[in-house]
Amino acid sequence: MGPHPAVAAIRLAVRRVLHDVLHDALVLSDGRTPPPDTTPRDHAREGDAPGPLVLVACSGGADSMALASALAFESRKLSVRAGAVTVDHGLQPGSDQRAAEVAARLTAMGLDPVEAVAVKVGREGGPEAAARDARYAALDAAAERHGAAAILLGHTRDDQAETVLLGLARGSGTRSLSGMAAVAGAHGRYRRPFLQIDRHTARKACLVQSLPVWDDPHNADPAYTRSRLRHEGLPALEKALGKGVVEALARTAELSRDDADALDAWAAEADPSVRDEAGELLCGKLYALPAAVRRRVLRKALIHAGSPAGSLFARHVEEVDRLITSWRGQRAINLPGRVEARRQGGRLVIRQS
Ligand SMILES: Nc1ncnc2c1ncn2[C@@H]1O[C@H](COP(=O)(O)OP(=O)(O)OP(=O)(O)O)[C@@H](O)[C@H]1O
Repeated sequence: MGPHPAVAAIRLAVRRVLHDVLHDALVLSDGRTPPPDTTPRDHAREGDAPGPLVLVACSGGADSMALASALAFESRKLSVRAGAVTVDHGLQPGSDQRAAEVAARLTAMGLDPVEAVAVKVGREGGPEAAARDARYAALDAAAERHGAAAILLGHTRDDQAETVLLGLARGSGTRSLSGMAAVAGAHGRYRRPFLQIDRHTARKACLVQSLPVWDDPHNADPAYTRSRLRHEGLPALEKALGKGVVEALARTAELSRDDADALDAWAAEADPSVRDEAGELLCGKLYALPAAVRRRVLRKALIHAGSPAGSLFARHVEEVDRLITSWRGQRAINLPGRVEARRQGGRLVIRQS
């Protein structure tokens, strides 16, 4: 008898990502592109190297425990080493002990190395954002320490749907609506194998494999927007629009990502043609671009001048856009990072003070 369908689904999702990691590692290591029909088993035969290390970022919650179990299983069949990192944010009493327990479970699964890393969470941007920043810094550092080729994250299709809804509620453009990428970070280090797996499947996989899971109390705390969305917003939407809404939102993310990528490429190509010899932006040429492309050129110019990407919102870019499109309006505006955009003659001059 084969594995339970939920277990089969999570293993398949992880196997696909491990194949990608192996493929990328082979291309990176010798600059050759393997023939398209090369299988990871062929990779294993190519030499005696132990294979790339893949780490799973595991909170001890159902999604990342399911992910860890699938990584442990699949890595045994491929030439991949598998380890894990669990981060203790130190936000609840006894969190260090819980991190140690999670680490022990991961070790028992056969993962090696397994690290429990304690981080200091600052206050900047709110507790959720601060914990996330500290977590990614710790995961990056662990990957460097161990020379890991990839770090797997347990974000599911439900997380993706929530991210799209949060973007919609903010009035975001296609880039934000594209949600979380399956491959992200420097050199594509972060991978999200579960973006097509729903939360219910991950939980079921833990249940049938008797994996103990820890439910983060924050996930149920109505003080957090995401938690309200998860427990009230999405169920209400499913009731009104049908069960397929999560899948549909995840699909919106994929389609939006393709659109956003195409627009980014268009903007990169248009950029040199809207500048004079000194590199200043020309209002007339910018005006002739489609608005979505123009706003991308402007956003990139603002970041280049010193506006931090994380503080630069759609409304800032729209204000700069109005300097070009409404000739009788304001001539200059101040932006995050002490950057000023000023319409001067037919040029848009962007400088940091
Ligand atoms: N403390 C942590 N240590 C290591 N990785 C973490 C930690 N918290 C989150 N992650 C990683 O980030 C992913 C997303 O976490 P998040 O808390 O947003 O979602 P979640 O649905 O609660 O996931 P999970 O059920 O795995 O906790 C997790 O699946 C895991 O891969």
